[in-house]
This record gives sequence, structure tokens and C-alpha cells, in this order.
Amino acid sequence: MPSDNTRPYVTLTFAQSIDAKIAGAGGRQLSLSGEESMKMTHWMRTMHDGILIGVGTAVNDNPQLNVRLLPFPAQNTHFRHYHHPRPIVLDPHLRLSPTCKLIDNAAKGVGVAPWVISAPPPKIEGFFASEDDDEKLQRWGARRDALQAAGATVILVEPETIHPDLPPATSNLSLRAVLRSLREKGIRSVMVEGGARVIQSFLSERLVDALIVTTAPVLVGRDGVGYGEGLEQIPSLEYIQTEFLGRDTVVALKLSS
Ligand SMILES: NC(=O)C1=CN([C@@H]2O[C@H](COP(=O)(O)OP(=O)(O)OC[C@H]3O[C@@H](n4cnc5c(N)ncnc54)[C@H](OP(=O)(O)O)[C@@H]3O)[C@@H](O)[C@H]2O)C=CC1
Ligand SMILES: Nc1nc(O)c(N)c(N[C@@H]2O[C@H](COP(=O)(O)O)[C@@H](O)[C@H]2O)n1
Repeated sequence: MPSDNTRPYVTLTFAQSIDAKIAGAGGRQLSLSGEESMKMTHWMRTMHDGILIGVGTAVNDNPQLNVRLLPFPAQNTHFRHYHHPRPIVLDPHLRLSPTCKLIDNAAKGVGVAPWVISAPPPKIEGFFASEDDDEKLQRWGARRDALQAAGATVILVEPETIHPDLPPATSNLSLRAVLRSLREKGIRSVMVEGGARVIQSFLSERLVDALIVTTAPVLVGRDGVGYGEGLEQIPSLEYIQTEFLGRDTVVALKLSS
């Protein structure tokens, strides 16, 4: 559990091949989970208030992040019987399309409208100021308006910064600020589904309470997308349990305190 009430409980979960790849060459989305473990993922989705992904995944996979694989209590009423997690997208540059499935599904009443977490491009004063700062801000503002008009909510948090007068080394959002803001908005638990960079960030910053990894019995090869290479800090893990679901192995772990 988080040591205080200032952030939600975080479950990090993803599927990988036996050579620890989460996508194919060039980021091609792979169906790694078999039927049984994919259903487990949908059960886990319904157990969380929010489901968080990076914009890389949102743009690449155009996911739905809903609970459509759960058994239908009655025809056409399944969406009312299971809790839908709130889709949350980390998207500093607002690259999410206003016509993506997350927004489209919510408009059709078969999903909850996404929250898009972002930060306006910084206006740097002094030596590092750039002539096109205003233009960047205007374009970001136009994308924000388009997303909000389509039904998404854009939430602002601060980016990771070293010093306010320096151009940011990365456009990454501060995960601690993201989680704090989500908790303030009533999100008590969040399921983080990836992709690679988001997995790296949550693990490196030790912002994970439960880690649930599905391993499918396939090899992807060296051109696939992994997450291990970019892990800046390697947290120690405590083993909890293994389940065998169909042909897949699902391991539950937690970070050692
Ligand atoms: N097998 C599985 O279970 C899963 C596989 N995937 C796969 O993962 C791939 C996508 O991974 P990837 O390209 O790494 O993209 P991610 O989904 O990890 O998104 C990364 C982007 O999120 C934004 N971001 C903002 N703040 C942060 C932060 N603190 N840490 C990390 N990212 C942040 C950045 O956007 P910006 O670049 O605009 O600054 C960054 O580039 C796809 O191929 C997808 O199919 C995805 C989920 C699950
Ligand atoms: N658990 C799991 N197994 C796989 O094989 C996967 N490819 C993923 N991917 C994640 O699920 C998202 C797709 O969700 P929808 O089916 O569109 O609801 C995808 O974007 C990844 O986050 N997960």
C-alpha cells in the first residue's frame, strides 16, 4: 500500500513474451495474452478506479481499455454491470487524437471519457528562450481545445524540471505530481498498463504497489520492444504468487520496502 493517502494504489501490469518483449518490431501491437489471461486483465481493469497508459501506447494501439471481455450478465447491459475504470493518458504534447476509440466509446456510452494529463510547453526566459515558444504554446492550446471539445478532460501537472530557467531535459511529466493530482480527483487505485517508457518510469521511481506480469510462451526476437534496457533504477521485488492461466504464466510481485 502507499505509505500515505496522497497517491492512489498502483498496480503495474503488462504482458510479455518469454524474451521479455511487450511489442513487435517498430512497436507493432502483439496479442501476447491468451484468452484466459486477457480476461483476467479485464477483471483487474474493473477492480481499479483508473487505467493509465502513455501516449505512445494510445497512439500506437488506439486501445479501448474497457471491460468488454467480462461475462455478460444480460445482453446489451454488460457495461452497466461492471465498473469502468477511467482511462488516463500521459500526454505532455497532446498527441492523442480527438477521434481515438477512448473518446469515441465514451461518446457512444460504452466507456468513460478519458482524462489526458499534460503540461503546457514551458516558456523559457533569458539565454535559453526560443523564438517559437509562443507558437508552440498556441498549437498546444489548439490541441487541448480540440480534445476537450471531443469530450476528453485535459488535466495539467508540472513536468519534470531541474531548474525553472533551464530548458527541460525531458518532456516527461512528474509521476509523483500525476499521482497526487489523480488522488485529489478521487482516484484511489490505478492500473498502469504501459507501454515501455511508462513501465520504466514507474519501476525506476518505485511508484508501484503490485506488479502483475503475464508471460506468454512465444519469442519475439531482438527487434521487439522491451522495457528492461531502459530501467534506470532496478527496484527489488518480493514474490507473491504464480497462476497458470491457459498457456500463460501470471506472476504477482510487490516492491520490497
Ligand atoms: N504487452 C503489453 O502489455 C503492452 C504493450 N504496449 C506496447 O508498448 C508500446 C508503446 O510504448 P512506448 O512507445 O514506450 O510508449 P508509452 O506508452 O510508454 O508512452 C510514452 C510516452 O508517454 C509520455 N510520458 C509523459 N510522462 C512520462 C513519464 N514520466 N514516463 C514515461 N512516459 C511519459 C511521453 O510522451 P511524449 O513522447 O509525447 O513526450 C512518452 O514518450 C506499443 O508498441 C504498445 O503496443 C503497451 C502497453 C501494454
Ligand atoms: N494484458 C495484455 N496482453 C496483451 O497481449 C496486450 N497486447 C496488452 N496490451 C494492452 O492492452 C491495450 C489494449 O486494450 P484493448 O484491447 O484495446 O482494450 C493495449 O493498448 C495495451 O495497453 N495487454
